[in-house]
Amino acid sequence: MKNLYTMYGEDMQIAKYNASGNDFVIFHTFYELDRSKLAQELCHRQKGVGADGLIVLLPQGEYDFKWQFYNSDGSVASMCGNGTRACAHYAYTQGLAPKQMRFLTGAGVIQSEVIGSVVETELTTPKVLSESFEENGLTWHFCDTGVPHLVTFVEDVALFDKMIARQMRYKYNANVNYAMLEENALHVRTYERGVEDETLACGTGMAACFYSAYRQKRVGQNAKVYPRSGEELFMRIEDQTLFFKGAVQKVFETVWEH
Ligand SMILES: N[C@H](CCC[C@H](N)C(=O)O)C(=O)O
Repeated sequence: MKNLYTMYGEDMQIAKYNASGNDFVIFHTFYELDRSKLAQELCHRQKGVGADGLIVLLPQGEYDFKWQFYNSDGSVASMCGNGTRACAHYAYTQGLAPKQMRFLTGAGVIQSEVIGSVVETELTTPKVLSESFEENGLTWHFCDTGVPHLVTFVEDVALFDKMIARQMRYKYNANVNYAMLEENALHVRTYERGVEDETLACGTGMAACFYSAYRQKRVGQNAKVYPRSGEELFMRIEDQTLFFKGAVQKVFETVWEH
């Protein structure tokens, strides 16, 4: 019988997940430790498993669990939309939580529901962080969908400029998104803080683009969203609450001997 939680010091049973191109290493344990260095080690694309982030699930009294979330550079982030979808599927399939679960993140309580290989997450209440403003010849919208995001709408996401994105990321300490609107659909490219590069998908980034478009009445309450990976995800808003749905994939499980 596998230990429900991996005892500290033993070799760790870890899982690799892909959530629309945003990928994660996930494991569960009793022990809350600073895992910043472990995150860098596990997320390293050549020397480790390779991932955009590390998610560690821990026991939590009131909720199904709580998590630690680290970006691949070892920095801690309060939320990760795609990470909630991946860890909900992991928690359910590992018998750590029911299909409908509530867990504690750095941004507050998150609710997720597992429906086969699809997971829907209710995100934290979005917050506008500043008036829209002009910079680098673009109009920027600044909001928080669990973590801070800058959003600019362009004619074509091919106009995504990594140099400008990186400059805006450091100046505002935020993730940076370029979005293109189609008939009730958004194409999004994201430069992710803590990965320090463009990722193939960013959940809170897609939510920030959808929320910014909704506030400008450029999309309805439901929209399809396509990140750089091209996978199809669904965003909707109800009473100022954002819901984010899409498929996740457990790529493999292994033992990490450390
Ligand atoms: N890089 C983000 C955290 C991960 C967000 C992203 N992977 C998502 O799916 O929301 C930050 O440091 O603010």
